[in-house]
Amino acid sequence: MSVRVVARIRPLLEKELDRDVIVRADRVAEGAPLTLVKIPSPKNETEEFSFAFNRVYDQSASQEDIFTAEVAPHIKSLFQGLDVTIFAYGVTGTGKTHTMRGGLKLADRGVIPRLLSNVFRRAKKIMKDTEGATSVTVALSYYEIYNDKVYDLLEPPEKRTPTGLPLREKDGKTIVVGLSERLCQDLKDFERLYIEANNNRVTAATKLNAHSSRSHAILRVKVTQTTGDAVRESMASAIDLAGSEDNRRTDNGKERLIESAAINKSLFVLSQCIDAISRGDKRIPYRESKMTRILSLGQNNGITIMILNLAPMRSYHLDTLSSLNVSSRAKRIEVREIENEIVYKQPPRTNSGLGGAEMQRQPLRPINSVHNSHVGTALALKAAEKAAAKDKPVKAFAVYADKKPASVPAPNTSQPRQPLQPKRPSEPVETQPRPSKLARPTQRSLPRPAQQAQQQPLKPQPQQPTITLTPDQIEAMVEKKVAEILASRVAATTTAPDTETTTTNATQAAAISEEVQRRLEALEQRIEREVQARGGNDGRSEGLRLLLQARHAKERGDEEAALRFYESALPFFPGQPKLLGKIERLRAKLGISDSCALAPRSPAKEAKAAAARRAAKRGEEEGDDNNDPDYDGTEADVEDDADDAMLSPSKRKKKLNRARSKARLSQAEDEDEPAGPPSPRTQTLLDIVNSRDLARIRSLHGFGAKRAQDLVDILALRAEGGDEGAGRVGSLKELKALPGIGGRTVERAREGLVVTC
Ligand SMILES: Nc1ncnc2c1ncn2[C@@H]1O[C@H](COP(=O)(O)OP(=O)(O)OP(=O)(O)O)[C@@H](O)[C@H]1O
Repeated sequence: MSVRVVARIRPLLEKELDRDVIVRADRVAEGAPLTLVKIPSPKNETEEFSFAFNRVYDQSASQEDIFTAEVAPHIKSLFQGLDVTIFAYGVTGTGKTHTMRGGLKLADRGVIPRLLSNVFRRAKKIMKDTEGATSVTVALSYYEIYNDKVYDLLEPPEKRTPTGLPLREKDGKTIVVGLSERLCQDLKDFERLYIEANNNRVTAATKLNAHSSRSHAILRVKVTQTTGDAVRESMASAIDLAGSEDNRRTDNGKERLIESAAINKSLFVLSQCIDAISRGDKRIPYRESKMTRILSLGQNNGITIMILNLAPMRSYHLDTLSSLNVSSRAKRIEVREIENEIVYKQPPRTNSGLGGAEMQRQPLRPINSVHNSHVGTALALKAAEKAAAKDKPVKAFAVYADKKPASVPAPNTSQPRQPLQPKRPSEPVETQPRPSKLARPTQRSLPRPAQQAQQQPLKPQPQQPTITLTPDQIEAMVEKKVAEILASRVAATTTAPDTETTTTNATQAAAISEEVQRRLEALEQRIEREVQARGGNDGRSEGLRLLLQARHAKERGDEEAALRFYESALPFFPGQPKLLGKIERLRAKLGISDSCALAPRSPAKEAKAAAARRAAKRGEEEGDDNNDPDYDGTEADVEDDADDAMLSPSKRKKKLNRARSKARLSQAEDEDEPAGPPSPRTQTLLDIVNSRDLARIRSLHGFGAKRAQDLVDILALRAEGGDEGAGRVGSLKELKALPGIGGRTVERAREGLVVTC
């Protein structure tokens, strides 16, 4: 995927004074385009910070300038099957809505109406050029995410339920259940719907005594092109994000604090996703907030444009710096674009029990190179062979391979990749080898649709061959794959693998890496469920988790990672002096000036650090497995799990029973804690915990050294947070909600106590 990050500085509004302007656009050299934002240090006015973007627009930029340069070039790609996502990010009052929606006058119209106007125009042209052989439909959905709940903006506010619309996974995609979708014939149709929906947004916000800018507004435009049996679908998403300012500093009301926590969390996850994409991580934490999850950020094919809106005024100084920090990190994201494939209405795909005939998009696959797939999966295949040699195919299940069409030449793996050419003349040619931007031995390497149509007629997929593997073999592959993947990326840039072997194994490699990806997805879902079960919506607990990770990184001696974690935790503890002190000290130690975000590491260094991170994470997951917190105990969880589709009936049944018994246990747990004073056993447990005595906590049943140390650290951190009694745990429920603890651990510890009355 490709992410382009641009900044737009808005002009002064009435009553704003020239002398208060502190933000300016600049260029790296005379004659070069504007790509820098400069802003003085809040501590020392003579020192100036500089942030680089793909492009910077100053006060003179018009709505048309932005659209023509940043969005219009991608409309063609949208019709070629790429998804296009446009975010407006920034502090309240910096011009996000102006940029996205704009005013009523023609010249003032923002990105969204211009986008729709272009989409309708192109749709008409296609239908005309093909003399009706291709039909194009445009369907809209429009919703907002407020306090991490999803509300349909195409429906009147009276129809809203307190919990909002639920999300569900279907065919590897996240869908909003019950979200309406309206077909739109033309621009007038769109404008009518859009105005009505925006009124719904304002009315709903007023009812809650809130402001509509406290929610993220997401407009999705689905373009469906049908030619005979071939259907191509792509999606343009335009997002007006909630203000990114530090709301806790400006407004302390209870409702506003809840809003702030939700906004901070989703923006934080957004920045984490962007960071992860920029590092070339395989696993993007997109599931951790509803917004990134619905957009499948980092998973969706195509192009993402992030517009950072800035106000030039001094009164926005700190907030401007913080949003500059987040967005300039996003600029390092590499370019990789993949079209959605054409799907066929007839005949249905019968090859995969996992995707199903109604699957409309490409399944999720790792963005692997042939090199990577080869290196990673060669190990995996070895593991499979080894396991097969042990002759235990009893619980076998099938992994389906995507077969490459014969006419597509195998990617040339004997040549190192050339640096990508810039997408625009204004961009510098990339000279660094980019480890994660790699060709894959799947249909994604196919030429774009227009060329494809010339080269070969569209044909239904042939019946796919299968490779049979046992769950143990797959498990072994996942383990190996995770450990090897980054190292193989680096190796791929220096070693040319054996072309012949690669070609021979390409089909198997694709199938296996798909399976590996699915397993990683399942793991991610587990983690998410665990986080939710522990009150994952609480920004504070997320912050604590990050502080813990920072400490672990420090212990490993990875101070750069520690700094990243501390910085990531900062939005959850804004202005916390100790945390700021730690960040400052680490920055000084690492020789990083305040002006810049951490520089990207070299691929080798990054690979090493990421491997360590993953190993640590795997360790945590393994540790947690002892407590088996994978499911929150509902049958739906078990049935939803993608893995289950591949389990044998007896294993499925076992899993279901396990989940049922957990559900009973968790119900019992809840019942165990009546409203009155805690039982002697519970009180003893709480006393031990609140003693923060490592030895006593370690003596608790089910608490190992690491968990005990984490608990002590969390309580210490909470105490440092300063609230009265923040370092004490008052109830079992509170204890269970602490990051890294979990309900089953608490119950075990409690049950393991001998209480003498
Ligand atoms: N480029 C611009 N040219 C002229 N006026 C602008 C521009 N950008 C923003 N404004 C004006 O600045 C004010 C604030 O802009 P806007 O409401 O779009 O900010 P916002 O970031 O969307 O705020 P919120 O988060 O509260 O929705 C509006 O009056 C808008 O018309």
